[in-house]
Amino acid sequence: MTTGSPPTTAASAVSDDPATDQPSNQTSTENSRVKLKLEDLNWDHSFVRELPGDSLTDITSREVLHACYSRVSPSAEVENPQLVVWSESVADILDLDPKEFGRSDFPYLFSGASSLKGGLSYAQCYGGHQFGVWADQLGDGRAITLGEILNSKSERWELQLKGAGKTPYSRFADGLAVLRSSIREFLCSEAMHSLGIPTTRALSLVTTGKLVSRDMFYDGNPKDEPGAIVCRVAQSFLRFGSFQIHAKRGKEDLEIVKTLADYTIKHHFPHLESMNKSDTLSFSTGDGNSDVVDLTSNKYAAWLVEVAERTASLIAKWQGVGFTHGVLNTDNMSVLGLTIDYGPFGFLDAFDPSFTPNTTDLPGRRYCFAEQPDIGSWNIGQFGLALSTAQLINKQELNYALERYGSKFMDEYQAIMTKKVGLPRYNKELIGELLNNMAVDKVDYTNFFRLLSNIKSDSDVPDKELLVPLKAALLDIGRERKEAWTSWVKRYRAELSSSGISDEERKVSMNSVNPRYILRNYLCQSAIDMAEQGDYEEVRRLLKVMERPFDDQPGMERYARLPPAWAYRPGVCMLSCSS
Ligand SMILES: Nc1ncnc2c1ncn2[C@@H]1O[C@H](COP(=O)(O)OP(=O)(O)OP(=O)(O)O)[C@@H](O)[C@H]1O
Repeated sequence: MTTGSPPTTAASAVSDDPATDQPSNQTSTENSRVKLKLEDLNWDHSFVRELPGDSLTDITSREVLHACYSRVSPSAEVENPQLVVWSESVADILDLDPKEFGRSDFPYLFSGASSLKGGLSYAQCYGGHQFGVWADQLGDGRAITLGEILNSKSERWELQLKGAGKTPYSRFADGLAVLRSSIREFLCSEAMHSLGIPTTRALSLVTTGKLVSRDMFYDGNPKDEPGAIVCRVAQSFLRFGSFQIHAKRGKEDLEIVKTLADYTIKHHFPHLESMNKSDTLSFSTGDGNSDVVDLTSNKYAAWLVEVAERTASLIAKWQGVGFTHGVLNTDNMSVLGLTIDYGPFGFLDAFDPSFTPNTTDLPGRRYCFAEQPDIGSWNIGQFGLALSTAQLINKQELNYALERYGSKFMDEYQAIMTKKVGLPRYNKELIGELLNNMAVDKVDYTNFFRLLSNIKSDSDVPDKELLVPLKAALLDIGRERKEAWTSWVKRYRAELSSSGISDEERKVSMNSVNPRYILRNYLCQSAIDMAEQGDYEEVRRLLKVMERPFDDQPGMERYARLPPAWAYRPGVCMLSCSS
């Protein structure tokens, strides 16, 4: 199939289906190895097969003890479901033929109204610390895993429907999701992937054809919104809380922590089962002494260190693009180091370290942009405590993992910021002053760094013209601030001159890390407003733009614009978790 040509075969039978007119937006599937029909996917249900499950089958909300999952089937009510948007690049990793998106039964299969042949569905049991407080059992209250697929590269991919109905973990809620939050989750997971940031992916988004009641502002005025279901895809949806819940329950369940850790290492960290002796490491204990941790003697400690480093690396990447997750509870921390759960997330527009997109986080700003690195460490600490409660690691190993988290974060963050400014080495003062200036003048985080690559170092420029290349990002600065910026640009140009990198070379390199397009909340909101009227074109166009965030895309300049005034009304750039 030619990239972007509409899915055919069954699509011809459903010519009104949006799947037939999606623009050419996806990564080429031309060279993929295998193209399977849905019926031919290679299922393998290791989670259900190898881990203890719930002995009960009813879906009433309850405490599920001594189990990692409950078998449950999707049950969301569906009436004439429609395919809103889909990702051919996700189909590609599953070896799924993109023509399958055009099948008339696709929306039924991916809303859970019909069953996929070979699937074995379940909801996962997990707990979590929410806003720093242990919340006990949470679990998949509205996400239902359909099973795992082994692709032709022997990669394991889990398919999960979010918003597919109640499970024993639904507590007081309805098990459903609305179109608004589903569009945000679909677009942001694919946008993050294209930015090179580890994330859960999204295969498809379908409307259920049913309304769902939501009190978005918790003001006692619930509104009916269209229901929708995203099919999320990840190698695993295991979270820190998946381990914590069993450690917290103690005694009988401690063995489950070990079983689950063994399962995770076997399937997702197999290299840790065969380490060699050179993995013995020494580290400073912070009190002037040093200690030695032999990671080869304890695979669980080595695993914790890897989870810590993946998490550190993930959060460094978030800081690099200005992504603020918004709800970094331990149930939203992936053991694979993926971004998971796109709720009230937000990308920075104006640079503001205290920015939080989450209205429920406003008093303390626990999860604001600048706190994310420390919260990641706190969360690793909680995850490590669960492993230590199960006696899989000792205190020293946990401290070591935390130290590794810190050093990995600093290394990656400094490397990212160094690339963003196009210098060969990290310059703390220069970058610190820049961020300070940006915060004072509320400069747009994305557009500023993109413009910065226009600064030339190989020509003489009079002082009064130094800010010209940055003009579009510094329009609002007052006269008194011009001096601070001019002085910074002078120092920056001096650093560039001594770097030995040509202006052209630096521009290419900087543009490969400083995106032109990010998924600003107002862009999402425009697409949502249209989709709620039944027009899915903007969602699809936004996906297409966000799939090439580093490319200048002629004709798409409007997607790089700053938020318009209406974007500052409540509910657009500040969101609660009511999704
Ligand atoms: N409408 C709902 N019905 C049932 N459970 C829900 C609903 N919304 C959230 N939950 C559950 O509340 C808990 C915390 O909510 P959170 O907002 O983190 O979840 P989510 O967005 O549904 O989930 P995920 O982390 O799977 O993306 C989770 O256990 C989640 O399953």
